[in-house]
Amino acid sequence: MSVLLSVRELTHRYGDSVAVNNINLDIQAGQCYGLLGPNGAGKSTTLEILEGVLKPTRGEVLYRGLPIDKNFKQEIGIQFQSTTLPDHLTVYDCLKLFSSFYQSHTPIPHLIKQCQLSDIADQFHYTLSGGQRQRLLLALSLINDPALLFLDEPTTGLDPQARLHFWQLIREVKQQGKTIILTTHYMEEAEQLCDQIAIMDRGEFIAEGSPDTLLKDNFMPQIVELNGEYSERDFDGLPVKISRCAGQTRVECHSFNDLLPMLNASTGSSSGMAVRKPHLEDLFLKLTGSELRL
Ligand SMILES: Nc1ncnc2c1ncn2[C@@H]1O[C@H](COP(=O)(O)OP(=O)(O)OP(=O)(O)O)[C@@H](O)[C@H]1O
Repeated sequence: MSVLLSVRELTHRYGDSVAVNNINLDIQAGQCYGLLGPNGAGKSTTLEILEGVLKPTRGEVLYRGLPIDKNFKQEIGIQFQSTTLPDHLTVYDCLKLFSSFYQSHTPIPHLIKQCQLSDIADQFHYTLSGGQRQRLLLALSLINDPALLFLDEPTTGLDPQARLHFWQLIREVKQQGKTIILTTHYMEEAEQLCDQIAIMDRGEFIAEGSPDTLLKDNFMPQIVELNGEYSERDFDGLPVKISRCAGQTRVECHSFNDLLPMLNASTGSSSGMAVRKPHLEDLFLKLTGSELRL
């Protein structure tokens, strides 16, 4: 794999406030790279700089090893959170209009098939459901057959079926060899789609790596959630990590089976218990805290 996009010592200020603070990153060709972080972490600012839409206060963005220039726009596709489309255009008209912006473009029938727009091709865009609209916006971002695709919170507001369906479309885009940079607030989305993620907080990267590696580095293999408050003493001698919140105890351990004798002795039953693997959501909360950001 080769590095497609890199960022060196990137900083962005709005007045006196630092939104992005000296970040570095390398995105490999063909990767899906996820930018995660709480509200106000600096994701959108970073994304806009990577897209070439916003000029950074300091630092540089390199595409295929060179500073981005005016040709960069021909190489990328952007699915914005919302795009203002002219009134009274059908889905097909929108695709036709966007195709006219580029010297060469993906054939429209191909995009209609790929993004599953056949049944709504003649429908006015403003009549589309949330899921249909996201599929149209994805098709529009693919119109110039970009090597690099930016997806800014693409499934926000979609119902679970539409989200799962959209994920499948993204997987198919990835299989075509395209590189994807994604921002999302859905940890499951990042876990499902991303090869590499960066968690941002207060303008800085606080973790970066593959979801699997980050989870292995930060958690023991199993998490047991128990109703009730247990203390370290209850687990005396066992290699566990304990945290308590709202009347529940969360026990990280190598294997749930190791805890069984102790649990049976202390409660006489294993009711009110859940055993699961650690998820990115656990990591996100561990690194960024669980207090509400105001
Ligand atoms: N145009 C702007 N002018 C001034 N401050 C801004 C501007 N845009 C963003 N900020 C500030 O910069 C910081 C980072 O904002 P940014 O939108 O990049 O975060 P984010 O991680 O994308 O947040 P969210 O998840 O809520 O979209 C925040 O403190 C925000 O208030």
